[in-house]
Amino acid sequence: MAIIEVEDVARTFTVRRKVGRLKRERSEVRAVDGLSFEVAAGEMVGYIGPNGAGKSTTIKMLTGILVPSEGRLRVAGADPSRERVRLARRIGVVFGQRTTLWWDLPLRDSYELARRIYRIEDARYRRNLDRCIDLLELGPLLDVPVRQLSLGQRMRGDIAAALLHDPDVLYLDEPTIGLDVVSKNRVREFLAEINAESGTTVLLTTHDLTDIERLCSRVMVIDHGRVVYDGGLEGLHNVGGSERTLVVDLAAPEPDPISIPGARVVRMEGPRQWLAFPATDSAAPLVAAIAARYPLVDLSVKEPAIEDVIARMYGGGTTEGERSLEGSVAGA
Ligand SMILES: Nc1ncnc2c1ncn2[C@@H]1O[C@H](COP(=O)(O)OP(=O)(O)OP(=O)(O)O)[C@@H](O)[C@H]1O
Repeated sequence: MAIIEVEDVARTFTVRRKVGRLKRERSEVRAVDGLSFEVAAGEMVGYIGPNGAGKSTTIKMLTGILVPSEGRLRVAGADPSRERVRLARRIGVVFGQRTTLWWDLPLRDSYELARRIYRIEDARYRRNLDRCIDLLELGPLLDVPVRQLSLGQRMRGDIAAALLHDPDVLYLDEPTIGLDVVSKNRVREFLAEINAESGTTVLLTTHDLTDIERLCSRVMVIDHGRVVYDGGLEGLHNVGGSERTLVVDLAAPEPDPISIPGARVVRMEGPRQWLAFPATDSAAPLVAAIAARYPLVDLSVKEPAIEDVIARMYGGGTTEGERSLEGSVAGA
């Protein structure tokens, strides 16, 4: 059953631009434009796209902070902007760039305030807080004022605050931004556990594709305010026209790039050559063709990096292979 429904939603902003010294011109930005998707209860969906694609605007509309200019939104059966107060009990939000905690208060007091605002009954509050303290290792931080916490500690504190009232839907806007690898992993493990244990629906916006790889079986790519891809991570490779790489170790360095149909050399280093070929093609005929003409020692196939796939989708992105070619064959 769909817990988030977005149907033909558009959101327009009017912006005023200075033209010359005195004149100002009004223009319209369509931040979201004909957006439609559904998220089923319990799903964990990655929501990604380039800067300015409309991700934050979508989340703000789903929380009720922004009213859509056109279209229909439902979250847990409610219209977010019209039933904002009722919906607040059903959703949790974490904006990585801002905190919802009280800057001068210790974490513990921020949580106590959340308990009162949401009128969370004692047993439930205790259970949820204990779970967050345990999984997010918040114990030693509870009495520290929020302004004294590191970014990673503050983020863990924010995530806990968003979950104390047991929301059905959790929106995460860049929850790992600026965190070190250890903190990122801790946050990811926690989110996976919350989703698995409580069935919390999660909509995750991030620029760190490892978040998506680790957490989401479904990813929506948004560009210019519209969904341009909706499916599994593997399927992105087909849409993005991405390439796999065959890494070939020859018995001795060859003076020229290996020449076989269906693949092209993107990098050469001593006896090793890297050949790019369409991710949807099989590597077997290429391996056979190389083995028939060159003395082979070893080979392996490298899957495309998801960053490269996305860069191709957005257009104008160079792949790792292409960058390597610039630095090796072209520079040789
Ligand atoms: N309050 C606003 N007034 C005017 N324009 C806005 C406003 N909010 C967003 N926009 C514009 O709408 C478009 C989408 O912005 P949005 O913040 O939703 O993108 P985003 O995908 O979240 O980008 P980022 O990854 O950079 O955070 C951008 O062109 C942005 O400049």
